[in-house]
Amino acid sequence: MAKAPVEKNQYIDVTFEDLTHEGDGVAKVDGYPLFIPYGLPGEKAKVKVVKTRKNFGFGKLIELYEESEHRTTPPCDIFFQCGGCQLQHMTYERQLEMKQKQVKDVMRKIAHLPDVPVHPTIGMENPWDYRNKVSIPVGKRDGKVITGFYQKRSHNIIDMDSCPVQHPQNDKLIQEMANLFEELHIEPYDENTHRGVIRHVIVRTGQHTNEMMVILVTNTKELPKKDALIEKILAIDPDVKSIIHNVNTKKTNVIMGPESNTIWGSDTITDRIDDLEFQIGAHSFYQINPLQTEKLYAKTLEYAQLSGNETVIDAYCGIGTISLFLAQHAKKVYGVEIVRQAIDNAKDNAKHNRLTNTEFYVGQAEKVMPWWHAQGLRPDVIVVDPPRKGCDEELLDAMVGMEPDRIVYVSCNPSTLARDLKILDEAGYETKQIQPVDMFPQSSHIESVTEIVKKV
Ligand SMILES: C[S@@+](CC[C@H](N)C(=O)[O-])C[C@H]1O[C@@H](n2cnc3c(N)ncnc32)[C@H](O)[C@@H]1O
Repeated sequence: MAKAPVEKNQYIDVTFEDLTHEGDGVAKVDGYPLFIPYGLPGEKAKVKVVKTRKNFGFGKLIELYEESEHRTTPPCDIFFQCGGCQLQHMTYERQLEMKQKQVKDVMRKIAHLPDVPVHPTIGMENPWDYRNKVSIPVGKRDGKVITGFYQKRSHNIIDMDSCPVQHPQNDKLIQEMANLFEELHIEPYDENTHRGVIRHVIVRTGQHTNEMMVILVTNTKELPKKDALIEKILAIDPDVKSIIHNVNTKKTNVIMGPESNTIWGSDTITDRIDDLEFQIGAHSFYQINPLQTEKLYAKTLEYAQLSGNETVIDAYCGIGTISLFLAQHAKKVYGVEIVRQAIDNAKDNAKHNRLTNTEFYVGQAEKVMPWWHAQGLRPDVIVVDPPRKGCDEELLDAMVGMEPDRIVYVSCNPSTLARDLKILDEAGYETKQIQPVDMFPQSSHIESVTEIVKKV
């Protein structure tokens, strides 16, 4: 396209055709896509162009002429300012349909596998109050300490009283924290000046145990008013079992620094998924929607088709949650994960659940898998659950080289999943079916499990 057919600050009438993976409405002007937050497919609206690039632009919704039947009133007062959720203005049934459609779209456009069955998204009965973890920045406005999520595409904190997708215990504790810092004169961190003390508060609650971990991330080595803080946090909720001080003195968007000290209680909290109990450390990944995790793991197990005699690899295993689910039905499970604390947790979790057929390794999965391959390890089944960037090519090569009968791919990013499925298809592995599971209601994130088998 030679030149954008619209100009900055221009007002135009559009019809929304689709949604981006970030949940923004997509409208086209002479084939030129404009991305506009809060527009829903089928709606007609007046929009203002706010930015143009060569092949696409951004706009702002000014007036809705025709509303979609799938539009609903967001229950959260600050939904249109806060960047935490993206889809509260869409009915939940429609959110589930859109997520299924987005997986189908990337299977066609990126994987070039248009015929793969993509099942309807497995949703939640109550798509609220589900998040077991919240990471919230602390700031100051008009001399007052505030806590809240960042505004979309900015680092402006939106002062928040309550968050309807949070576990109520997290929500209550977060609400009290701003008052606490105010009362104890603990200065919030200012990222412009790199001054101040408290950067983030992270709270994690075990869905089945109610045990809570509170992590205070500071820009300073010392945590001021430590004893008073501990006393007051414990008074807010007696379910707090662990208080951690994390030091992050870098100018960075990464929330936690590498150094954590337990300043009260235990290094971990415990939660349960089905019959298994897990200890979770401050630096370890743990799925944020425990009720849906049970459905996600049940599908993973179904697609793994274990009879009890198999050797299995669980790559990107975190604290060993999937590994232990698989270990109950397999001969042996090998897990690999990059975060040392997560592997320490995984080993403890295997012992705690009396599962003796697991081995866990710290390392980059893309380095450990080729090494296992070279050592002659030949798994029957490989499960991968990578971060958003998907699997490295080295890992995909090693996986194919090991010739497992089946691969189960758990993904939190349909685009990288589709890219990897194309590579696997060309290397002799057929994608059988994909099951999206809604782990993040009201947000645009999409999780899915894919069954892949060796072609005969
Ligand atoms: C989506 S989580 C999945 C964890 C686990 N399967 C679960 O369900 O809880 C991805 C995990 O991959 C780990 N990770 C990220 N990059 C890695 C790498 N290059 N090698 C191994 N693990 C990695 C992260 O620390 C995280 O624990």
